[in-house]
Amino acid sequence: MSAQIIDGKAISTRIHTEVTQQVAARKAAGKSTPGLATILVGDDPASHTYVNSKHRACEEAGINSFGFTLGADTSQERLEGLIRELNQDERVHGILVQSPLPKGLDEQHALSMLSIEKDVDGFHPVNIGRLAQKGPEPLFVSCTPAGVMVLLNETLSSIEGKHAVVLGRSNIVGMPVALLLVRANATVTICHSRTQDLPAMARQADILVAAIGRAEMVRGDWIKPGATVIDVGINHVEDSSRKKGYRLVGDVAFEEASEVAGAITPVPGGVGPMTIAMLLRNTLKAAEMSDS
Ligand SMILES: Nc1nc(=O)c2c([nH]1)NC[C@@H]1CN(c3ccc(C(=O)N[C@@H](CCC(=O)O)C(=O)O)cc3)C=[N+]21
Repeated sequence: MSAQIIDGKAISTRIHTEVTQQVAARKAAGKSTPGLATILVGDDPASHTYVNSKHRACEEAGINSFGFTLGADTSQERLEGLIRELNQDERVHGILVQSPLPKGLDEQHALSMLSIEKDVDGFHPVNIGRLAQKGPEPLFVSCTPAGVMVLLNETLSSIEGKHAVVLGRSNIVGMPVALLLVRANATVTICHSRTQDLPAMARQADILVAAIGRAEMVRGDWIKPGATVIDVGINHVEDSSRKKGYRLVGDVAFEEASEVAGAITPVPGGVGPMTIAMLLRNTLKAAEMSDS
């Protein structure tokens, strides 16, 4: 094993600490306590776990959090009514609609109802559109993509001119990561399920971002020697030797890949913890924007 392991846990802990200090300083200066509202619809156990982690992280950072849990049968009107109330609520600086919503609800339409000043997940179409265009900057960048960029900036002295290959084109990861890499002056290739010869494309990458959602699909021989590999995948695979009956693996076959890569993120302990750290940072930013 030769690759440098990119320690997302350690980097995220540093960001938690920074946010915690800045929140304390705000409060000491008599400014408002940052507040995050989460909206969780339905009973997907993984979503409940993620939302609970976000509330815990807020609490540790001194950020208020307000959880709204709605039944799986919630109507679009009810969901959007709640969003409108939270848009008006002065205690709430950031609003997060946990994805995915149950079938039957129009996620894009719900997200378009968010006040863009409270869109700490960066999923409002205006914030995404600004990411894709020159002109006004997005107010918020989605947490997982922003976390990927922090990891790359911590690992590489420069992104400019590098060839980045993004595997996956989802709204929440692949597309925004590709746009951020373009903004950082990388040369970007976006690959997806219809790409011909995925391994050959991946092998051209100086920076390889895997966000496909298929356990250990990226093999060691897909990786250019010395490349920086960011694994966004979180896949549960059965493992009877574990207490929980499963273990988490990424989209990259870690052992093989770490023989070839220059640097690589582990799963867990890579991108995952960065997501929550960036959410705290965005919530603090939302509160700061509401000061003026
Ligand atoms: N509106 C919205 N915003 C999100 O930010 C959002 C979402 N919907 N839907 C689901 C995904 C998933 N997500 C994760 C957050 C933290 C970890 C995390 O901390 N993972 C740790 C530990 C994982 C574990 O041990 O279970 C790790 O990878 O090391 C992972 C995944 C946020 N998401």
